[in-house]
Amino acid sequence: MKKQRPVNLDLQTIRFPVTAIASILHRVSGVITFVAVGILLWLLGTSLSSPEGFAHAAAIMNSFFVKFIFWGILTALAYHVCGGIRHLLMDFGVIEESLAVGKLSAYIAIGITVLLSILAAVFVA
Ligand code: HEM
Repeated sequence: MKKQRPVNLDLQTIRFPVTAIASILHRVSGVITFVAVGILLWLLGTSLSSPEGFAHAAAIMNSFFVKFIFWGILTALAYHVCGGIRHLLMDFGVIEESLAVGKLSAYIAIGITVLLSILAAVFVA
């Protein structure tokens, strides 16, 4: 093996292909969704505990900051489901596991997520 192989650790010049971005986003959105489940279950529990609990949960949801977090959670979930369906379609052999189809399906998953994210913003506002 060559001892002096070219190494590029300058993150500003590294360009990720869309498939790499789709993969990283899928992991990040999975972790965000995992953390979100705890927050959302707590909010659901509070809202169902009593009429005062419901009013408290509704008051929490009124803040712009919380709405923004909620929009982020919905966007992460949307991407995770789109990316997940893309993975499952490839795993079950419905779509081809080639570079061209991988790139196209990554663009489609990201594109659908952008649309769902806009819908989520309208829903949350
Ligand atoms: C509460 C809901 C969910 C949580 C917390 C969650 C979380 C995660 C996490 C943390 C990973 C690992 C990502 C990685 O290490 O790269 C993962 C992978 C995966 N998730 Fe989810 N997920 C959820 C719902 C879903 C749904 C609804 C789908 C179906 C569309 C889905 C499809 C997948 C698939 C196919 C993988 C494997 C991807 C691979 O092979 O790299 N997930 N999920």
